[in-house]
Amino acid sequence: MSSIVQFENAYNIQSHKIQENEENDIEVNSIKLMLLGKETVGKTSFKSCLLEGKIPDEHIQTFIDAYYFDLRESSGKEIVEYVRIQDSAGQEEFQLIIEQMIFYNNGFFIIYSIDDYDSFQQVQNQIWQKILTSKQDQNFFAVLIGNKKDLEENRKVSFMEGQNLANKFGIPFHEVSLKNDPKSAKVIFNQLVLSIKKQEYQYPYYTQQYMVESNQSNISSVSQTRSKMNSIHSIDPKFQKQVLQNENKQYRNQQIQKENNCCCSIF
Ligand SMILES: Nc1nc2c(ncn2[C@@H]2O[C@H](COP(=O)(O)OP(=O)(O)OP(=O)(O)O)[C@@H](O)[C@H]2O)c(=O)[nH]1
Repeated sequence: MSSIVQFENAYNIQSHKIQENEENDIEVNSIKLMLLGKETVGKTSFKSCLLEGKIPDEHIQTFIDAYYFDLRESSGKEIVEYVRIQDSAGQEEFQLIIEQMIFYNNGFFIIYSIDDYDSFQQVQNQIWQKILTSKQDQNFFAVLIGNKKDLEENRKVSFMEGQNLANKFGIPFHEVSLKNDPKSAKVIFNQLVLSIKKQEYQYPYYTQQYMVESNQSNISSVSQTRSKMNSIHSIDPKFQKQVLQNENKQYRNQQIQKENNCCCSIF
């Protein structure tokens, strides 16, 4: 509980309307976070709680959405960081695109719903594997969230199952009800952003090693060791920016292509 209080007021979150001339800069320099989880677990709700202070009135299926906003010190005056949160579709047909998008994000809110065992199994058997495959030796941060704890009478995933899984992954765990306690989104968000900042996060020049026990069909144990940090100081800042810009351009093109393909097959 004490850690929750500690994180709650770390940053003010302000929605920020992006001007065309600053879009590129923000895209390049922002902390990039992504919401992952099966459909209807509460990914969009998490984003809405952060930016609007409550879950949406109705469920609208997400395809891919990105939200930009700035973070200010708790006084609310000074902007300390820009953040992009990418919402993603939980539906099976979009999983290939999501795998590609994971590569371009550094922080992940991995969400399941406590009344939906399948959503928990997807985290174990698919989502975590996708992150590891996609990020490979790149640094990333993640938190596991068991949502909808107000639906206690329909609970299918116990608190301990959630906690044990997070322990295996080596990431923090929270059980929440975004519906009853929308502020919990801000607490979790602040925790993730702070851990990114505390690691002096400089995407993509950190590396991380994963040791995955391969004697089971799915990941049963993952330990993470932050290692071999390439010295950011030895890299020319102009070069860093150019690399990031190119990556972002590539990603955007891929996204547009995929979106077009998807539109064709859906409509
Ligand atoms: N009871 C309860 N319902 C919730 C909670 N959080 C979200 N919901 C509801 O769950 C439904 C799905 O929420 P969304 O946030 O749209 O889920 P999503 O994961 O973004 O769904 P997709 O976009 O389809 O992948 C909505 O009807 C929400 O109102 C919660 O804490 N408790």
